[in-house]
Amino acid sequence: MISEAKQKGCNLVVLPECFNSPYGTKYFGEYSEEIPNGETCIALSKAAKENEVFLVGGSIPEKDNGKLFNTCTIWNPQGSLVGKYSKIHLFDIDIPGGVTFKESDSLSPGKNISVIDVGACKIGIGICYDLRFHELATIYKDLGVDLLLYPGAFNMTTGPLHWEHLIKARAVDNQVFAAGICGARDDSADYVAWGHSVLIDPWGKVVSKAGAEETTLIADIDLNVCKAIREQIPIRKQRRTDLYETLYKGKVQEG
Ligand SMILES: O=C(O)CCC(=O)C(=O)O
Repeated sequence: MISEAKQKGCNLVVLPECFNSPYGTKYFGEYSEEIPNGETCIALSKAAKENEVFLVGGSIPEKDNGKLFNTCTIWNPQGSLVGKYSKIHLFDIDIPGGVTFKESDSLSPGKNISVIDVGACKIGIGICYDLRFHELATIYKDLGVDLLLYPGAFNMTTGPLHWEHLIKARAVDNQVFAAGICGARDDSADYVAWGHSVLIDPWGKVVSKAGAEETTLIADIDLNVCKAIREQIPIRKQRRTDLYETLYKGKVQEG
């Protein structure tokens, strides 16, 4: 699929969350690998190099010093590791009759972020549940990111309700492109992923969208769209950073 994407003109390819492992805390240990010497990283490096693409390797369960992380690796067209991001907000939720998941049963949270230059475009990475935390996206925006990438594995409860809204929110809030890259639907899996990968532009428009099935979405990112919206709706220059902290502290003291 990576070669096919290259043949169709792509220079950046992104895979979904935990693409080398079933998504479930009981599987992460067994499927975990060391970075960059595990077999998945070797395959990703080779695929990036052979196809001369930047490759964002969704995520894999990473084994590091006796701990497990949910980690994304980013490879350049020479096959070198140019970035690494471990999910900082672990997916611990409990919706009775819906979905219960506790990533922290087996994973540890990351502590760093990752900004990578892909030609003229700076990209920032979050993983799935990270989408719900606007602060992370804002940090990336402040660091000059134009494209937020969220490899994910939303589910059949929160997927239909929140997936696309959250990606649109992060794109519009920050005047950047944002993409959610979700594993395809497999009704026989323990955890059934929502699918519906989507790329949203800074206006909140859907640029390209998949269904539930396995597929490759191909789209152009036009950075002029970012430039235009930032001039036309100049929220980046209109933030009241002089007030936010005072207002916040005032409220916290009152309440
Ligand atoms: O936030 C959600 O509803 C889903 C998150 C998730 O599936 C994940 O973090 O892997």
